[in-house]
Amino acid sequence: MAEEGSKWVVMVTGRSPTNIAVIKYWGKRDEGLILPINDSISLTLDPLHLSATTTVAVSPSFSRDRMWLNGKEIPLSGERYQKCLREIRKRANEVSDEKQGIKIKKEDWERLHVHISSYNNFPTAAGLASSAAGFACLVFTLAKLMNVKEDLGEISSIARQGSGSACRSLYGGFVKWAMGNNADGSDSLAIQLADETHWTDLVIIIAVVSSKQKETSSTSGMRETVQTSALINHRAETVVPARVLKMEEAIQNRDFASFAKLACTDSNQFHAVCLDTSPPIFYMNDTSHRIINLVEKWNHSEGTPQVAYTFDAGPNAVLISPNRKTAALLLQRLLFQFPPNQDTDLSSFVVGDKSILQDAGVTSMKDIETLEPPTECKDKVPYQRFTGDVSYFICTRVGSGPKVLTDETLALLDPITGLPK
Ligand SMILES: Nc1ncnc2c1ncn2[C@@H]1O[C@H](COP(=O)(O)OP(=O)(O)OP(=O)(O)O)[C@@H](O)[C@H]1O
Ligand SMILES: C[C@@](O)(CCOP(=O)(O)OP(=O)(O)O)CC(=O)O
Repeated sequence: MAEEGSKWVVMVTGRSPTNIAVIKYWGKRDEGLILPINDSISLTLDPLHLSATTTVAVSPSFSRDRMWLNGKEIPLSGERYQKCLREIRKRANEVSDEKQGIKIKKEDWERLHVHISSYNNFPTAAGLASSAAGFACLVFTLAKLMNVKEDLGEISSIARQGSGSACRSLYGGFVKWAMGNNADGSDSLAIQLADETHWTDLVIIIAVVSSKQKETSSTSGMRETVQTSALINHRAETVVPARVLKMEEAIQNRDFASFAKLACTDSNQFHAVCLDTSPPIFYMNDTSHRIINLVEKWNHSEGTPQVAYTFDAGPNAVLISPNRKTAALLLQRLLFQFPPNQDTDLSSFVVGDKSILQDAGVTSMKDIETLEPPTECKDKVPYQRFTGDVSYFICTRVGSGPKVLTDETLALLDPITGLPK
């Protein structure tokens, strides 16, 4: 290793996507190791729209491990961060940086400290799975910095110990988290079912209903469910195993009708076990329920699913449509029922892949005002519009897994000081 007093800094920047489960993880059999009571399946979302970017740096001049999240220093003392750091350090190997003429020996990693800076390109702790993208990115990027040779499956089982759902963000496309059987958690890891090129027609629209932090975290919510719900065992032991097989088949065959039915039913059952928890946990709100009604009515009137919905531990809706045409029709319906407050501009109300707006024929706020009620509702109860109840929409798609960013200008730490830029 280059001499201690020298000022060298070696760093790596990575970017990891978030994911949305279509068969939910809810409940642990081991809290410490984060081992689930059932398998789960997710779609990885396009990192362009929802991802964490993390730079990790090592230098002999760092006196302790430090981390900054969205520009603010946060403590790394939490058990979840410590576990991820410890597990990656254990697997570290020799690293040579030829440009700087530095060699870090395997044994050096035990005493060298790291600086970590991470940034989410979407709201943190707002029910958009920032912890999934964040821990996946942290573990992936640290593994690159420390030249860890283990495969992505094993890396995913380390990310799992940061946050369960994070293990699924190690792969792009369609991913299963196999619950595993081993007591040490070594077989509880992510498996890619199909990559992001498998089913490219899917369009995902997220209705961000509330950006406030939620009352019950996923961690404590699922603990309370396991302790008090009479339904959770039936879900984990009987319902989910059969559903996982069917969902794998639906994904393999790109069978949207089955995919949508399974995703909606599973989301509803997850919220049902939350309600069956004592005291009951309410993650969805009136706006979430209105979105479910909108989709159910539309699907029913067409006789076949047009759109799938799924809700995590919060009120935000994730809506999945089979193609752009249906996504445009969905966006029209959503904008009709949930128009923005006055003075909102369209470019901040619909973000991500804005091209769906054109397909929906909406290019200005005026176009939203003049949208017609959807045909399936015309002759029924007078149609109400809920202005301002959705904060904004994110249009996105299924995307790729974590990547190293080689463009040095994207690094979040200064290459000389190792401090946030
Ligand atoms: N980029 C990141 N890098 C490392 N850790 C992160 C990152 N982003 C978020 N986290 C961690 O995740 C926590 C937020 O997780 P939390 O489960 O509360 O919210 P969420 O993941 O956004 O929502 P949900 O789990 O309901 O989808 C943060 O307090 C932080 O500890
Ligand atoms: C509803 C969910 O999003 C729950 C996610 O729970 P977390 O992964 O956030 O929980 P911890 O493992 O305790 O960190 C469903 C899912 O993503 O499968």
